[in-house]
Amino acid sequence: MTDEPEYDYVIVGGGTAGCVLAARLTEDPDCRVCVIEGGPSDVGDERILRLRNWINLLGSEFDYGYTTVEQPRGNSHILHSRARVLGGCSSHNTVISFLPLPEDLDDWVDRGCTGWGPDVLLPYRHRLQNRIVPVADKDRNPIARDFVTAAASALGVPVIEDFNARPFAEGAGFFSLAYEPESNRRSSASVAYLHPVLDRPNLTLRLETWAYGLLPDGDGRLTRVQVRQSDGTTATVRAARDMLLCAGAIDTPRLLLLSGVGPAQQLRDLGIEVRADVPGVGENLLDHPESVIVWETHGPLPPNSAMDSDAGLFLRRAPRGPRPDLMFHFYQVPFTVNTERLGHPAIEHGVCMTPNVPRARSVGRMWLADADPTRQPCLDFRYFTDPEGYDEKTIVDGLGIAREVAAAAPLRDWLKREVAPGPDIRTDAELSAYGRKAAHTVYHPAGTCRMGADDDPLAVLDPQLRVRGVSGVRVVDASLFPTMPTINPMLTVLLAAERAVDLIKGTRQPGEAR
Ligand SMILES: Cc1cc2nc3c(=O)[nH]c(=O)nc-3n(C[C@H](O)[C@H](O)[C@H](O)COP(=O)(O)OP(=O)(O)OC[C@H]3O[C@@H](n4cnc5c(N)ncnc54)[C@H](O)[C@@H]3O)c2cc1C
Repeated sequence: MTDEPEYDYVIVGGGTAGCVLAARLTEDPDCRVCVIEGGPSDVGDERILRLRNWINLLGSEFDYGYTTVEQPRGNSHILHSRARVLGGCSSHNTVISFLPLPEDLDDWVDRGCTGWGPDVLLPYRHRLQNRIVPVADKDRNPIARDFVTAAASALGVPVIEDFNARPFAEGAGFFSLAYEPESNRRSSASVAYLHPVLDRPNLTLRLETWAYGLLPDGDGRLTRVQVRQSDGTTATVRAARDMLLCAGAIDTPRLLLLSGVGPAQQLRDLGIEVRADVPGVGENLLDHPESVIVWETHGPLPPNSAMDSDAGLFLRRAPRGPRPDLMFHFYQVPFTVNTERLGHPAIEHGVCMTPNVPRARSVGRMWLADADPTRQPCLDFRYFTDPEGYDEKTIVDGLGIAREVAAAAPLRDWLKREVAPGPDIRTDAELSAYGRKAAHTVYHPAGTCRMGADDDPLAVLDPQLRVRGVSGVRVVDASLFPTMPTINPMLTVLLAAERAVDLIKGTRQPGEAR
């Protein structure tokens, strides 16, 4: 046991949140931190660093590529990409950067997450190290500009210059991205937080190293982690203070379940020794479901872009609530992986719109298929199963609204024909059937170790991010979300990680209740 390497903190997962923790905690030269990361480094790897290459990373060696159980009301063929590289999903995503809406965080407080309201979390935006800028003028493709103009005029909404300005308004516009326009380099969590500090002697990175179980120390704290190293050998690594789980919304609950922390009966059925009966581990699997509508264009499009999905739209449908309830990405490439499978034509030149459900009501769950740590867990997003049919209706509305935008000048002049679903698909029932079968994910799984009040039986974490029922373990990644924010969640993860640093260090923030 004495040859076990020991650090003050062990971070499992050098992803979006993990990079923030590693950089911040090693600011104190006396604090020794080890990051266990399943993937390789991104340093100097243009495949990762060049933002516009993101689409080629889907399904690549840098993608764990999770699948789902059958989705009777949705699409059973979605590949749930999760990054296997330093920086995690911030190293292969589209780095669209939205602050969470204050009302999204009010929802968290309502769920018993004291200290996570907008007054506490949003000020952390000033600490973010990522370079976040609006899509640069040179990257604004003419067809994306015309999408923005058409959406604004067809729907009577404003053109938005900065979606992060307050108050958050509905409207169409170019996104803000975490990138360097000059080089098209992403400003991922790894680039922004880790690259500048890689030479710190108190920071150890163990790359291509996979964590597959947590073990107790002599005091019963779950502060030892079993890992499989790149050469196939196994080892254990110990945290003198806390074990910080940052493996993401699929792999963090997976690791807890493999370690005997989860719903007791489920674990017993798999022959896993129960260390703590925590019924919420793996429950509350959230996502942003989307669908797609595709047009062929009259010819090839001008080539410039930041990452081929640079603009979008947020809309409030009636009854008009305080937050948008429909969101679109506009792609200046045809994203036809799901439509071709359904028999719609492949096209050389085209665009698409992908309406999504910002606060989907269908909630899923994940669980282990068996006790084998190498076996992928089972994911059931339960897409489009909410009893009110709200998610389904949002997609139907979205497809109809997309057609209104496409019919408006100046966008309409670019478009030759709608290829999916095609003009014959018109009724709500037809649009629903198509929209659900062609559905995709916006790649935002979250919520599987949700934070919540003491009396919430499915809350896995307390508001200090400590795992209930065990000691020595905190979770800091998208699995902590009690509810899904309206917007793409990367900045929410980064803000939560910055906040977690203060919780771990015991620092109180302005605005935080005593
Ligand atoms: C294709 C794609 C596009 C996206 N686009 C956007 C966008 O434009 N804007 C936005 O806001 N959000 C976007 N997202 C979502 C956003 O990137 C994620 O929600 C966020 O990055 C998740 O951060 P995380 O820290 O929870 O997990 P991750 O960033 O996934 O980090 C988890 C890390 O843990 C490592 N790991 C996992 N298990 C283990 C283990 N057992 N042992 C060791 N290491 C392990 C992984 O290799 C990974 O590095 C996108 C996601 C994807 C996949």
